[in-house]
Amino acid sequence: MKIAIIGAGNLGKSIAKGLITTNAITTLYLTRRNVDSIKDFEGYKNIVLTSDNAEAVKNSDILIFAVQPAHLEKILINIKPLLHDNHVLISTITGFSISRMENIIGEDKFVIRAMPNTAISVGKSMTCLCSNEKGKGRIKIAEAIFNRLGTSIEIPEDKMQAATVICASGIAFWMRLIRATTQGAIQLGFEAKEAQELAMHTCYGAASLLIQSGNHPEQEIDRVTTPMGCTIEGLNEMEHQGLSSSLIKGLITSFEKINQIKKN
Ligand SMILES: NC(=O)C1=CN([C@@H]2O[C@H](COP(=O)(O)OP(=O)(O)OC[C@H]3O[C@@H](n4cnc5c(N)ncnc54)[C@H](OP(=O)(O)O)[C@@H]3O)[C@@H](O)[C@H]2O)C=CC1
Ligand SMILES: O=C(O)[C@@H]1CCC=N1
Repeated sequence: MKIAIIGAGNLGKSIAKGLITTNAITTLYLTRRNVDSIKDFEGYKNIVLTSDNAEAVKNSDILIFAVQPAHLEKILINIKPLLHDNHVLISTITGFSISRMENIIGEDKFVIRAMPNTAISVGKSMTCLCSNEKGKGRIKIAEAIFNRLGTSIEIPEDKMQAATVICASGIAFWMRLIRATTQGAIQLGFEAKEAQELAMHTCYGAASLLIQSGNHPEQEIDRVTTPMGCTIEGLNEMEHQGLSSSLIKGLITSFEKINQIKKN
């Protein structure tokens, strides 16, 4: 696959790492204005680093956009004359609708929106996908790319903002929970590094249990909570302090912020 990532910042670089690790590319163009800051990618075979978006577009079939929302419009206007019938445009941009893209480049292009997360760099992204009418004919290509780099599902476009909160911002939310667990473990006597190991792998184990069994979290919780034991005591205290409630409120606040950004 001849892929270009337009905007090799935090997410763009994560996608690039995932693509390189999984050997998913024939050529990979990485663009940004300050090319110096992607020098880490120099020396890889078939990877071109450039600040010239036009060069990347001309030499690629799949264009993955990972710039900040404020930059996309101008980039699309600039590359529009270079787009051909086979280009597949995949936008990871938060809050930038398909219809807004079509208003710039036309409805006759394959347009897909993808909402991955930074775990794509290690092949573990949960990615949500949707497309325009024409893009339905190429959604399988996007699925093939993102399934190599984790798991993907197709959703209606009106759920993309919610998917951003749960999957993309979700990485930060889960990191904070892992950090809090680490701090608790340190307070209980573990060295910092060891504490983080315990927190990370227990988190990984919990997620793996659900993924492999298909069970509801409460079924697994029931297996752990001994009557009058320490687990239920801890869980109930966490809920008295508002654990579930604060998480849900955080997710809703994050969602409201996206809708606010979208209006501006
Ligand atoms: N970070 C994340 O976890 C996720 C982000 N997203 C979305 O992905 C997008 C990128 O986010 P993120 O990676 O965090 O942002 P960053 O700011 O880290 O990356 C965006 C990059 O775009 C580059 N850029 C700006 N203008 C141009 C241009 N004209 N041509 C080429 N490159 C350009 C910038 O580099 P330079 O200044 O050198 O040009 C910058 O590195 C956003 O729209 C965000 O909503 C979606 C899911 C997850
Ligand atoms: O924080 C943000 O706005 C972007 C979108 C999801 C992840 N980063």
